[in-house]
Amino acid sequence: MNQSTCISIQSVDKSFGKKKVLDSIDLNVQTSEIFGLLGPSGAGKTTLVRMIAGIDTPSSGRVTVLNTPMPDLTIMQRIGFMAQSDALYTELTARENLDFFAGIYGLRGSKKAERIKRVMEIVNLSEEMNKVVRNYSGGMKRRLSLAISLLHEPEILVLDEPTVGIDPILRQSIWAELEKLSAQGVTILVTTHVMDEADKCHRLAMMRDGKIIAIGSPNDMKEETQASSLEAAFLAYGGAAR
Ligand SMILES: Nc1ncnc2c1ncn2[C@@H]1O[C@H](COP(=O)(O)OP(=O)(O)OP(=O)(O)O)[C@@H](O)[C@H]1O
Repeated sequence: MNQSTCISIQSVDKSFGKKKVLDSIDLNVQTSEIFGLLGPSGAGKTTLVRMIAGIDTPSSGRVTVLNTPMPDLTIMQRIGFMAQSDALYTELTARENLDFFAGIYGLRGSKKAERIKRVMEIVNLSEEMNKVVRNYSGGMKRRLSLAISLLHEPEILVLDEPTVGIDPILRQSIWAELEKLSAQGVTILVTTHVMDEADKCHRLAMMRDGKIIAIGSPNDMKEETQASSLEAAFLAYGGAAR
């Protein structure tokens, strides 16, 4: 692992019962990189990011984050994790949800107020702060989950399909924010099905059936396969049509 490696996955396998869902995964994500995991449903993306976030463990192999074997509670505090299904208290308002999670991360007083204001601006929900989350749309809940993952200014963001259900304009502005965070040194790992989102990643791992079928920058992948789009490159590497 070199000095700027932030996340290292070495020979990781994962089985649920007899079913092997991750098979010999090797992957390094560099500090400050926006790294994408792209692949069809069931490829193993969520299983892999859960290990990086420290909430699941491999059957064999090593997952190391910030030079520390995972899971590790101290490192987990330095990660912002946005799961695929929203973990929100739907009977509370957005502000009450943010307040609760900010408390878990040890934010207090004016710093807490400032962070709550800022993350809600990022996801364009400032006007909806006092609404009960039960009355939020699916896309609004996704945005609130993203806001929560950003609250404690984590050095690493692990985002599982962060923009599902979010309209294209807001999706653009969220990506602009991710690019800003990356320029400030935040490492971002994002899973996606969406090709134009994958195109925005600095590097990608294409996954299928628990295996990585290609790793590289979107441009390198397109050049290597002489494909005009990332979707065509994915198919050329042996990905399934979706
Ligand atoms: N707890 C579990 N028990 C049994 N099988 C599981 C479990 N979690 C995941 N799987 C299986 O592992 C495989 C990979 O699932 P995973 O959710 O990681 O894929 P994914 O690429 O994230 O898919 P999606 O894009 O639909 O979220 C699937 O076949 C899934 O059914």
